[in-house]
Amino acid sequence: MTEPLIELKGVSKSFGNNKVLDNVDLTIYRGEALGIIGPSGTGKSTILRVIAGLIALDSGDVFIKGVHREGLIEDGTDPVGIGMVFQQAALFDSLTVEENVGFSLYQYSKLRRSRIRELVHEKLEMVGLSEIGDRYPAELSGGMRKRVSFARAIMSNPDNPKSAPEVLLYDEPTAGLDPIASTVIEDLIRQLQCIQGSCNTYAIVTHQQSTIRRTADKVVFLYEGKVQWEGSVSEIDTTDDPLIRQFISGNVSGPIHIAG
Ligand SMILES: Nc1ncnc2c1ncn2[C@@H]1O[C@H](COP(=O)(O)OP(=O)(O)OP(=O)(O)O)[C@@H](O)[C@H]1O
Repeated sequence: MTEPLIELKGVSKSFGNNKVLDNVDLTIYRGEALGIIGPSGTGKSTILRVIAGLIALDSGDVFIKGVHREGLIEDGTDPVGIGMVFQQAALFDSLTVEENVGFSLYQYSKLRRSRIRELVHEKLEMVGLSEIGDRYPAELSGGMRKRVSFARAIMSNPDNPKSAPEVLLYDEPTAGLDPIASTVIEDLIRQLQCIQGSCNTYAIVTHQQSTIRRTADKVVFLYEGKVQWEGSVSEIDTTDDPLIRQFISGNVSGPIHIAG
C-alpha cells in the first residue's frame, strides 16, 4: 500500500440548511488517479475545495501526508503543495497567458523576470502551448484556456521546492469541450501524471464518461453527502450496485432521486 497523501475523516459541510457533505471519509494515496463522480449538486466540487483547503469544515478532520491541517490553505501548514484546476479556467482576462501562468511567481517570489519567463515557457511547453505566451485568454479556445490553467496549476518556485504541487485537483476539466478537445485534455492529464517533477497524484471531478474512463484508475461515487461506492474504473461496468448502474446508464428510474 502506498502512502496516504490526503485523508478526509468524518468531514461534514453545510451551506445554510443544505447538508452537502455528511461525515465523509476519503483517502487519496500517492500516485493515485481518483475519479469523483455523482449526480449534479451532490458535493463533488465542495469535496475538491475542502481538499484544496479553500473552505472551512463544519466538523471532521483533514490530514495531508499524515499531518492534521489547521485552518485553510492560506495558513500554510500543509506539508505538500496542492494545485487546483477550476472548471472555468479562471484566468485573468487583462493579463497575457505568460502573465497568468507566472502570476504567483511575479506576485510572491523574488525571481528575476527573465527566469520567470523561462519557467513559464517550460510549463507551457509541457501543455503543448509554447507559442502563445503573448496572447490574451479571449484569443484562445476553451480547450486552450484549460491547458493554460493546467500550466498555471503546476507552476512552482524552484527556490521553494515545497511550492511544487504533489497533488492536482481537476474540477470538470472537459466540461463544455467537444469530444476531440476532451481527448486532448484527457491525454494531457495522463501525460502530466507521468512527467518527472509534475503531479502523479490527482483527483478529478467529471460528468463525462470518456473522461472517467480515460483519466481515473479508482472511482468514488458521491450521493446524498456520502461516498456510496468505490471501486476500480473497470468495475463501474461490472458492479451490480444499483446507484452506479442507474448513473452510468442515465436511466431516470432508480434509487437516485432526480432534483427538480
Ligand atoms: N458557497 C456556497 N454557498 C451556498 N451553497 C453552496 C455553495 N457552494 C456549493 N453550494 C451548494 O452545495 C451543493 C453542492 O454543490 P457542488 O458544487 O459541490 O456540487 P457538484 O456535485 O460539484 O455539482 P455539479 O455536478 O452540478 O457541478 C449545491 O446544492 C450547491 O448549490
